[in-house]
Amino acid sequence: MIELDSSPTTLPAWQNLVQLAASANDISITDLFKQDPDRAQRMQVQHDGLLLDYSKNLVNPSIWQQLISLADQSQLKDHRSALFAGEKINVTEGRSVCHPLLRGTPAYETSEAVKKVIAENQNAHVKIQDISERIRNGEWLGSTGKSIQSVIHIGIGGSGLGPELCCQALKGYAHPQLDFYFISNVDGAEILSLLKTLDPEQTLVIVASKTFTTQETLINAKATIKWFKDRLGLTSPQSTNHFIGITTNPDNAEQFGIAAEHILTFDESIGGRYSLWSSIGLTIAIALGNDTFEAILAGARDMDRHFLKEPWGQNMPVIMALLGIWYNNFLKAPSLAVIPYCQRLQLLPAYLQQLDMESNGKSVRCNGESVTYETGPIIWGQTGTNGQHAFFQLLHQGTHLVPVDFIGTANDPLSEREPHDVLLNNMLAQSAALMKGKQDHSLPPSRFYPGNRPSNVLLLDELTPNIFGQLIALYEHKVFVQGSIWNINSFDQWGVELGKEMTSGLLSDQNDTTHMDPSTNFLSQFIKDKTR
Ligand SMILES: O=P(O)(O)OC[C@H]1O[C@H](O)[C@H](O)[C@@H](O)[C@@H]1O
Repeated sequence: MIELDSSPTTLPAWQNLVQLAASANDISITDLFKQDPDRAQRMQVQHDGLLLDYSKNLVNPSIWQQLISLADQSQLKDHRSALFAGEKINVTEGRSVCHPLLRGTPAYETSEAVKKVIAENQNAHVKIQDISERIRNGEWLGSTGKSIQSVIHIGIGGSGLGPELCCQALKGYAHPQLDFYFISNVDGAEILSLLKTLDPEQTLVIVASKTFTTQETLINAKATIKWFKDRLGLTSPQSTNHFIGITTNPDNAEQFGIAAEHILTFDESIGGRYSLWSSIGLTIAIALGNDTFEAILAGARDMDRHFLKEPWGQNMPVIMALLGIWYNNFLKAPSLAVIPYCQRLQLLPAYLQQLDMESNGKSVRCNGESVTYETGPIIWGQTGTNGQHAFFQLLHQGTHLVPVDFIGTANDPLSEREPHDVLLNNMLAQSAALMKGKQDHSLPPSRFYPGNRPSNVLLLDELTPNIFGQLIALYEHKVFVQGSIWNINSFDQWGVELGKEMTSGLLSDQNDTTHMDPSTNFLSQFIKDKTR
């Protein structure tokens, strides 16, 4: 049974960590390596093609021991069991959190509700396989009898980022003849300029929205409906083979006009930012093949098993979560930079922003009481080496302590050895330089590098579908562990609702915004005067 009231600050390990943090300025990572010649060997974990090196952190053995105790003293173990048993741990919405069950990870106990989710998911996968194969082999025909050439995936947040990230990351596995486009923002310039380049006879639109009410997604979908009407003379294009809907709310999709047999569903217990494993993954299966989609799911399942069975000190998501808590709560470093040295992972920082910040950007505990400690960190980053030429100045010499996750691949079959070695050695050099610094007092102060700046290195054997699936599930569980120790609900997102409400209010009151605050009223009037 999960205890909703408890605050982690009352745990003995938390209090010990407060004490240890008071003298943390004395810690030197390079000295820790000198004191313990086995540190590099000891502070690494390997799992199925994935290596986490966490030796270059501002953590000595006493701190590490207390961090492990923090995991022990918290409700993590029970909470993890509750997650995998499909219990209703999303307390504010009264929902289970079933995304791990979508990748075939067996549930601890199979309640009727969990059985329903698993059965619905199995049906969805039969549909995904059937539809993706028909599109890939040219049997799925548009209204004029032509096969599909271009797929537009319309969806935002969790209904867009996951499929787009997968399709980019694993583009080496992509169908050679099909083209994929991802539209999320309600920026007419994007969708309209894309449509000008496409042939409607050979275009399929996938409208992905958990709720099927999202303003951006429905407006973009309407733009494509109009395009089909204008170009092909169809009266209801959305009910033809040119449209597929993916949602937890099939009634809304049907009201929008999508044919019932073209609607794929998933259960409401699957959060948007955790939904790429569900029917939302249809686009992944079309682009990369159903076998590749299954391999991504299998990778995530491997990571689920690792998370379930390894002791905390050998458990990758737990290790990463505890280090994050050390920096965020005790060393007051509020952000984490994620820097993949792989251009195909360029969307990963954005994906992890939603995963982490929407999950753990909370100020109340599960019982509704305000927290008195920091919760979710600010996630940011971009690929290396590009970031080196932008914000690494701040990482090396700025006044903020910014822990970094470096992510690289030992091998890249899409590249050649020379550029790949340059890429990888840049990553290793940056991680080493942040730790070591350069303290040469004969040089001007502007050339002084303080060093002692921490980082993790996650090294993937290769960016295969399996390892990609592991990587995403690794971060999901890391976020879960942190939310669990902070005792917050990582599975709702009420914070995004107010802005949506106010947008609707502004759109409906366009002629009179005087009831708004003076700044908004002024801006609104100013825009009106400018509008041509
Ligand atoms: O999938 P949808 O219902 O269209 O929602 C799309 C996105 O919008 C919301 O504002 C939430 O913040 C996200 O969690 C969600 O992924």
